[in-house]
Amino acid sequence: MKYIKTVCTITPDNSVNRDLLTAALGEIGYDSFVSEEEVFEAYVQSDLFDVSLVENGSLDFAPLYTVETQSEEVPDQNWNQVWEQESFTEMVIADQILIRAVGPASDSDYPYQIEIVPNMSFGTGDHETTATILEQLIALDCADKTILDMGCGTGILGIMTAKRGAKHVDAIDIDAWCFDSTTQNSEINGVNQVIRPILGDATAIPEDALYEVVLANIHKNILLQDMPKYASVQITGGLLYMSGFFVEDVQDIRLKAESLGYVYRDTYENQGWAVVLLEKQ
Ligand SMILES: C[S@@+](CC[C@H](N)C(=O)[O-])C[C@H]1O[C@@H](n2cnc3c(N)ncnc32)[C@H](O)[C@@H]1O
Repeated sequence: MKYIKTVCTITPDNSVNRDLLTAALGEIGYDSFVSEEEVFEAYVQSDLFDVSLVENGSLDFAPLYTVETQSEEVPDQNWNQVWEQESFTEMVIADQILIRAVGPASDSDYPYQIEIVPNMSFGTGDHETTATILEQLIALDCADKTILDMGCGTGILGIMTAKRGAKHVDAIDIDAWCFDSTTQNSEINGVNQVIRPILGDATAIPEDALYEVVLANIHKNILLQDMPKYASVQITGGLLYMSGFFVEDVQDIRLKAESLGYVYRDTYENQGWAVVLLEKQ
């Protein structure tokens, strides 16, 4: 599958505007981002790319910022190399989880180590949403639990629950790269007996499934649309963690969840991004 790289010049360029632009690009199919120093690049599968949605000020967000773009097709292999070699080495979450690119083990005694080959997939832990959910998983009782990781990306969240003792994880993503990435990462981390990667959207959730924990780090519109499906496969007392939206979107997410029989438990904030925790009644 071919990808389009869109290089964005944001004026003014700051982290808030980059986050807003990331969310806007996510709405139109972009699934991977490189945000470093002077660089902001976004990647979309070429069959989802619509030039009219990115050029001639289409991405401007008045009065906050304007965006100039340059888009080009990128061969898969080159893009993988860029991602794996230049963008990701290792990072630590809450002094407990070391996430690192595959290679020689570093000399560390963190309780959890996760090796990740990103393979054009989101989920190395460096995004606030991933990091915040991982922090919550450190203390979550996963032992013998059945878990759904919706929008699994690299599989990182499901892998963490498996390392915390989960019995079974369905890891679902709409993107074939993520399916492959989750398959590969599950094997590398020795949890492929626990994790079942599934390609698809919420309609791919197995009909007879029942989950104690659902993790869904996607984005607001998908969550609002698919939450009824999550509710239908979640046991009473089960927990639903959702992210991929901003703090100002929490109320909309909460109201929808409450209408489906969830009770609001908490919101965890990180740089304007939110993770909401709900419990099924
Ligand atoms: C923000 S990333 C999250 C990745 C990983 N779970 C993490 O927390 O880092 C969102 C993922 O959701 C996937 N996705 C987007 N729309 C989806 C849908 N309707 N159903 C399932 N997955 C979807 C994307 O391909 C992407 O891998």
